[in-house]
Amino acid sequence: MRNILVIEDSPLVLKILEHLFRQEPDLQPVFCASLGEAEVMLETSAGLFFAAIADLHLPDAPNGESVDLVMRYHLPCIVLSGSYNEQRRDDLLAKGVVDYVLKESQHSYEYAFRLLHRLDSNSHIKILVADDSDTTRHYIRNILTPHRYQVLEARDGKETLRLLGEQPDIDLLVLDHAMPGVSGFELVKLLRQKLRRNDLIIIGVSADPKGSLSAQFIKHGADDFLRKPFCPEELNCRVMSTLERRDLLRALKQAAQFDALTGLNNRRAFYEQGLQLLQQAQREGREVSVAMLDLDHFKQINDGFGHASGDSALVVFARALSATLPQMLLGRLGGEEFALLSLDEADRVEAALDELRHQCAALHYAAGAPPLSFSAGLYRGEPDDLESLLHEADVRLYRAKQQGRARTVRG
Ligand SMILES: Nc1nc2c(ncn2[C@@H]2O[C@H](COP(=O)(O)OP(=O)(O)OP(=O)(O)O)[C@@H](O)[C@H]2O)c(=O)[nH]1
Repeated sequence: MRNILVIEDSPLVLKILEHLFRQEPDLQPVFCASLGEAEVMLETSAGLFFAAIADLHLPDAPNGESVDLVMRYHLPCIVLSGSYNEQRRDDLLAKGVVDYVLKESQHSYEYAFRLLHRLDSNSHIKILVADDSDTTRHYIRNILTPHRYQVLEARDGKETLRLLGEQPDIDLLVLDHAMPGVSGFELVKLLRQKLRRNDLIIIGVSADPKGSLSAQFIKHGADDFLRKPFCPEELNCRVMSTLERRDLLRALKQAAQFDALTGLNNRRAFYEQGLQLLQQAQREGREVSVAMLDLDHFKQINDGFGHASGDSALVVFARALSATLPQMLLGRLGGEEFALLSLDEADRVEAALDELRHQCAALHYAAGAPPLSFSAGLYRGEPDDLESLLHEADVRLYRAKQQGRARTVRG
């Protein structure tokens, strides 16, 4: 939960903000209607706040004193204003406010909330600014810092490559075109040979007036392009939107690969990775072990303790499965059915399944519910066809159920 200080006196704006905050369970607003109130609040509790939204004109602070107050406490500050003034905007940005939002429409307020959300995640984001000009690097650093990014600097292509090699967790590169040695443009081509868009976002920058340069940058793998001179908001908007796009892609990838309830590989991902493992086994001339696992009498858990308890049983079981067999390929194939594939010998897999069975008996998933147990069918064979291997394991799982459950049948 993040506490947000809101210094605002207009009843209409407060109503809109209250409405938006209600949709944000992770953000807790604390409203102050005057500079005086905000002063007392910050004096006593500044450390509790994550950021502030401050109105520029208040009855007891008509000239942006609320912003100065927030800045004195080093809180990220988003300014709300009813009117636009170019000089005022420049002054505010020079002071290091996060951004300047006009009280124009629902969209402006939503933008302020996007900023708040990004502030929360930005402290984990590393941005490398590669530019041979000290002035430009400092200009960009000053724009990015109020947004809480971790900013690194490189003076040329060589240093850029070195830093990217040393710190593979750098998320975004702001890359000038005209640098000594390797040009920015050449660097993009080089970097994209090993780093995909998901691994590193690249925003090209150049003072070159030729329109074709931006197109070239983007065609060779940059995600966006900025022409110098650019204003602070332009850089911030582009950084923010490329990061949002990357996060969205990552979330889509995550949703496509992992089972939402247990976090294990879903059926599709299990098959994809399973095929790769089979190819490896074929290359190495080895057999593979495959097992199908199924929780026993799971319907009774759902019927007796509710679907939520059933879900909780699936989650704790999946967690124990991952912890006990960390090196094996695991997946939830559907319902209460799980599968594993491994190059390990069948004895080793069977021993791990016994250990898992032992642990299951102690897992807690619902008050008063019986201990979890599972049956398993284990098969070891030639790595020819995943479907047939899973079928063999399934036949043995069926036998385990027939023989009284809570056991592994192999052969
Ligand atoms: N809570 C919950 N239940 C699920 C989920 N997916 C499938 N189920 C339920 O899992 C139950 C499986 O029941 P059955 O196939 O009869 O198997 P069982 O009761 O475990 O009996 P045996 O396998 O013979 O030991 C069904 O009631 C499904 O509705 C899920 O994601 N969450």
